[in-house]
Amino acid sequence: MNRDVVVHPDARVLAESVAARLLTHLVDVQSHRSPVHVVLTGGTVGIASLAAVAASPVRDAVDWSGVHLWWGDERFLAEDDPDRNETQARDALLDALGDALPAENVHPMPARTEDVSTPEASADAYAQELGAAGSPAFDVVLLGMGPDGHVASLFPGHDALEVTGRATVGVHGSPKPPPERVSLTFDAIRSAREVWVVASGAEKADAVASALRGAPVATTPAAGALGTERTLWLVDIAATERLGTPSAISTTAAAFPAAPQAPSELWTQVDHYFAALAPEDVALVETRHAATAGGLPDIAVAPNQGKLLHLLAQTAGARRILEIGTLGGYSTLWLARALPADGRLTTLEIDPEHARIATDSLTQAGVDALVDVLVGPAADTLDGLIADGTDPYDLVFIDADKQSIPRYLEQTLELTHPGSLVVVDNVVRGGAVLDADHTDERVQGVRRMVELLTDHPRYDATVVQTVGSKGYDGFALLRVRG
Ligand SMILES: O=C(O)[C@H](O)[C@@H](O)[C@H](O)[C@H](O)COP(=O)(O)O
Repeated sequence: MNRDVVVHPDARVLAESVAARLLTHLVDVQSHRSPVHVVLTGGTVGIASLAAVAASPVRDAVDWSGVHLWWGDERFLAEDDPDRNETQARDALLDALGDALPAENVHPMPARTEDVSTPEASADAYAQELGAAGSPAFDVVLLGMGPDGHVASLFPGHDALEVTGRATVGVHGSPKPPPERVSLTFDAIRSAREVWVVASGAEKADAVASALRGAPVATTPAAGALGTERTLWLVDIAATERLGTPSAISTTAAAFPAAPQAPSELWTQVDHYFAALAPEDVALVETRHAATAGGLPDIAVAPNQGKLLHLLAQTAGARRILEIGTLGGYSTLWLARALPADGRLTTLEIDPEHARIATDSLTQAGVDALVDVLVGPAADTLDGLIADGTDPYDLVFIDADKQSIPRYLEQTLELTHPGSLVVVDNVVRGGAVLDADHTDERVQGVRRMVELLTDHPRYDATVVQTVGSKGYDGFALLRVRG
């Protein structure tokens, strides 16, 4: 999916342009379809764009009686709270439209009341309202974007990013006040014909660059904002300063000279081209499917990455392997199959349900006799293995909570021998690792890893950037010095 990027001189012109574009688009769509469904956004530019619609001389070219307005997210506050996106949209546009826009065409996300006392209750009610309206394919979803790359109320590292099979989700712990929110999920956003991401200002430049370069959605949610027919980025020049000078005002993401990456679809196709070198047998496919069916996030390694682990373990002659972060056991299976018949693999998983799913899959795959799945916080389990004087491991694969990487590396030194190999996954994170001020604690965990490994007396390390079906990321490869 290509992303069209239209660059504007500044935030004011951007808001006016969004308004003009939206009005023209609505008129065009209404010439062959009605009703039209538009999803509004909160935020500075989002609301400024609505005010520009209200002030536009062509506002009434739209037949508002055939327009339905929805919201991409809402701050979970009481009715009429001035911070609600609905309140701000009414002030900016809806009140100006008056009776031209029928009240029943306006679909706010339910406010906090005695009956709707949680974001989840509001999300459920909104999902029902969407269902009652026939789950419309939105014609346009407008999305503002935060400096951390969030869109709607889908924030980096939050569980809501990975919610599938439903249109709405309750959000807690939002880094942008208020903490409680309601949001459309990516399932709902991606059902839209057109998704327009609107971003202005230098403070958005990092996120714009990460998103347009195909960063992982987990770290830059805006990268996951895609329409079925069109994805349009409407930005001002300040928001493109990390992308290099655009070659034209209306352009595509690929036209920015500093954009070093091809679209991620290309990477996926190349992975598929080489898939014959790392074929998945039934057990691997079943393991992957069991993890998906169990609702586990799709963050396991790709087949070629699993094969890399397998070859590294074999090349190292590993007889004992330690894995930190089992998830559904996919990488576990690739590693276990590299062991000799009397080899041993210890894998650590904090989530008992994940561990159960993994254990079942590893049993189905016939490697359960080689594998110990230990449930609990990895740092505690590692301390226990150290205290028990566990025999050293020849290879360690670290693929768990990134903020704990430095601690895991210190503990790993107590559980390995000179020459042991250590692999740490997901350390590039779409380039986010460059940002010393990044708000994602996992990015900071990787940065602390680099500080730890720089001139480390007992680790010799390097990092390899990767692109592929899992996006733009990379892994660290370490050897324990003699
Ligand atoms: O509820 C909200 O705050 C918005 O829906 C949110 O997604 C907003 O669009 C971005 O945070 C950008 O906001 P600014 O344009 O003010 O930076």
